[in-house]
Amino acid sequence: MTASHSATPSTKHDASTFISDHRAVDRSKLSQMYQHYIETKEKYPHAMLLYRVGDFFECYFEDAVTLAQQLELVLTSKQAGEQGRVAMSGVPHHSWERYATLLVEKGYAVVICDQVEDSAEAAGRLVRREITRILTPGTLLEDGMLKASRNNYLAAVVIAGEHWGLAYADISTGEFLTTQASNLEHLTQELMRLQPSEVLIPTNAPDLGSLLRPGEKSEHLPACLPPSFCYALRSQVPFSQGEARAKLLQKFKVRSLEGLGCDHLPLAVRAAGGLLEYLEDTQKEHPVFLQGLRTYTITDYLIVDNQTRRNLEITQTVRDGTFHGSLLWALDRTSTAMGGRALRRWLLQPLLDIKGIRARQDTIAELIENTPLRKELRQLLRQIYDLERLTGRAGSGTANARDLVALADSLARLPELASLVADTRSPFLKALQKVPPVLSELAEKLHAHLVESPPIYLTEGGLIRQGVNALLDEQKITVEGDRQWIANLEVEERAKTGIPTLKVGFNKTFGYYISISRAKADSVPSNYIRKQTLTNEERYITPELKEREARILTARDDLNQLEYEIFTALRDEVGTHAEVIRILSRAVAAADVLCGLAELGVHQGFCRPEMVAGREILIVDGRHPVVEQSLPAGFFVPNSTQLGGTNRRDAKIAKEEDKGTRGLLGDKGNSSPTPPLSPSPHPDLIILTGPNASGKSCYLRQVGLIQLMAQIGSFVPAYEARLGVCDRIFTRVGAVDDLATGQSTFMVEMNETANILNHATERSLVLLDEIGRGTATFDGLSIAWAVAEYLAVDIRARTIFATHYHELNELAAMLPNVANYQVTVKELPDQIIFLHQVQPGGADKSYGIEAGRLAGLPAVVIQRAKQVMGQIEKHSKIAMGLQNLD
Ligand SMILES: Nc1ncnc2c1ncn2[C@@H]1O[C@H](COP(=O)(O)OP(=O)(O)OP(=O)(O)O)[C@@H](O)[C@H]1O
Repeated sequence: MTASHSATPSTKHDASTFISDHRAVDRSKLSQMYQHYIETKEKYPHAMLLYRVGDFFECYFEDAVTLAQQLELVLTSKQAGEQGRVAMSGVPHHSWERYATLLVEKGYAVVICDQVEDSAEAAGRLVRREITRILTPGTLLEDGMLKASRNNYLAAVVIAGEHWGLAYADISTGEFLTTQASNLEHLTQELMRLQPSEVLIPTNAPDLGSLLRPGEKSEHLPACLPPSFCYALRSQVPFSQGEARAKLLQKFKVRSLEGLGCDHLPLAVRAAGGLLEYLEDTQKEHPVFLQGLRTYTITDYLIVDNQTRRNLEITQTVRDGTFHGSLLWALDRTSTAMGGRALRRWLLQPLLDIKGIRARQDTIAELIENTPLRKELRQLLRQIYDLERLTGRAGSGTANARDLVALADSLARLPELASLVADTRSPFLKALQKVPPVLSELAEKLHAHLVESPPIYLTEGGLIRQGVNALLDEQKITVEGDRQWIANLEVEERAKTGIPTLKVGFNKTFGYYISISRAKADSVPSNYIRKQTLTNEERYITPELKEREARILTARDDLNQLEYEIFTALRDEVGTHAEVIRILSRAVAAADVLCGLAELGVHQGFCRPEMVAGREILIVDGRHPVVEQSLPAGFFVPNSTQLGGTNRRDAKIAKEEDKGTRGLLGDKGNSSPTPPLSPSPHPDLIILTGPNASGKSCYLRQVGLIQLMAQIGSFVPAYEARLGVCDRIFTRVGAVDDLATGQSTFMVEMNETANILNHATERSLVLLDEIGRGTATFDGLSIAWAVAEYLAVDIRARTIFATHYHELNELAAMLPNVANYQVTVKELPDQIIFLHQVQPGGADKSYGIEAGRLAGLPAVVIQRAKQVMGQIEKHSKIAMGLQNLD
């Protein structure tokens, strides 16, 4: 590597010494290569062009400056003909993927223009170069560029008034889906769920083809599109109904879109067609392999908005955005990358359909009952690689030989998997019982053709086993014979010349040579031709050596070429089976998720929730699935919940009540569960009070997480649960100033609350952690009261409302479907002991003053605060006052 290419922080350059704007040059004065560079660059004005020159990929002009800045490389310059020096920056060719990944992560599109012939072949003329790859954030296939645990989505959006169409695809796994709906807010939510790496939008922008990097502003970006994504501005034409429809019909070789389910959804069709056109446009070198288009409806799934996803910490924690500590982290016991991605998808899109939920539950139940099956299944799954992505790379022609060996190893496991689950009865295991024979044959063929550990590079031979191809074997024997001849040459020539230090070497410039120390140069035989003189040695060739060399090199090239051809034929063959492999991969992924959930269920003592048609939420001795795992075993205090039930009372609970065990206190060590009980046995709304840090938020989230887990089909951390399916889960949890949009804490809080009140239904679960704290106490309390009333009376949404306003406890006296719960503490003279137990009843006082005392506020301040408190309480009999008002 030369200093100019070294990956060290850039140094300051005097820009006047070289040209960094390609428009400012007189092309006729540029040497041929730079003219070709500019021609190529003009075809991809919005991408970074990495141009192969010898052992480097180089950028010139503007791209050189950007590359140096973005990757902290040295910006230097290069003589570009009579025109003078131009800005240049570059990266070593063997590590282009690493640098391209960094650029793509920063939101750049990258075009790779590689040399497609050896400079020796070009013999003086310009080396032939071609575009070999176009990388955009949403179209990655390379193993090192993708995160194994998550999908990499490319999305396309079409907006017409309040209506929208959204299509998305993961080209590495073949998923391709489309949908249409109204209400732009739902589009925002759907995009937030998917977290696409790149979003295509049709525009009339003059700057078509450009890629807006995350956070980059543009007047062409509709307000409903979150600014945190990468947007590719595309022409309207491929997104028109006519073009898009034709593209889909042609791609899927169908006569009508009815079979794809989107015939009646023009915006969904337009988005999907526009997406396909983009793939065709950017992936010419590596045709993309997509599964059939699937149409879905957003309302078929539990709606978890971005707010709730964040507050419930489903894929990352709120505090520091880490995966560790999230629900996904706590639940993931999958054994394959495909399973890991599927679990993430499931968590972000829980089901509404009870049948679907029960099918998953049945599979978990069977795997819990049958421990040997579960253990063996996990063992086998661990030996299966990422079939979805390996197949994708094979189909698009980017797989290397190691990929195909990994694919063959994995395919070979499938019949074992099938016989393991042969006698199972649950749907997700039965799906693995049949492996199409063609896949076993394919695995055998790959194993028979490819060596066990092939090299990464495909053009340097060493890929194909002996016995596969007679011509190949013959050529190998010839090359081996010649190699042997060279190996013997050193011994023979030493004997002939009597020079014991004589050596036979090879380098790229001179090929094979005989090296002799200068001291012995006088005794070389006459047939030796001197080729090079170094400080201590002379290098010679002989006519015979050169003849052999020519034979070896040609034979080796032919051999490598033949191996490459055999390999690509194999790879293409895998591509033709992509659909079958991917269908089975999906089944493997689902079984893996369920097997992991079963394993977790056994270890954590989860129960199978009974999913019911009504609105009931009954959780006996529920636990928070993440907090429980972060505490020592047995430390988490279970708590029960009962919301939105009918008047039918749970027999078990009634029995327990008869025994006189009242309250919500739970003891995990005790085998009998703690029955829930409240003055209103089936409240729709619970007012939850308790001191700071007593466990209110934890309890609130626990209920939300249990409901969500149940709707992905998982077992849940509880002694027992009976749950009606929710249509949406809403949460509002302590706000932080939204500096990005300049909104105050209180405004954020009010916006979120308004969203809940405007969209919640009686089938929703609403979790409110304090409302009204960001304003004057009385304003806050008044709003909190009115919100709670509206939720309980007008909407009847199942709600838990955690608050420090213990005045809200008065609501229970007015409304039959409101109950008070409190998280209890034990007060000692100089400390409060947190019991984390949720019990019926409201806290009769706020612990704020007590907390202030413990924190060391002067006694006189505490005393005075108590007096003020007494006065306020005297005048705040809200319920009574409101009754008079009504
Ligand atoms: N049921 C429980 N069992 C054991 N520990 C718990 C339980 N619930 C909460 N905790 C612990 O108590 C800590 C405080 O809980 P949490 O944040 O829910 O309190 P809070 O009442 O919401 O406080 P604040 O009113 O200040 O928001 C948690 O970090 C958790 O470790």
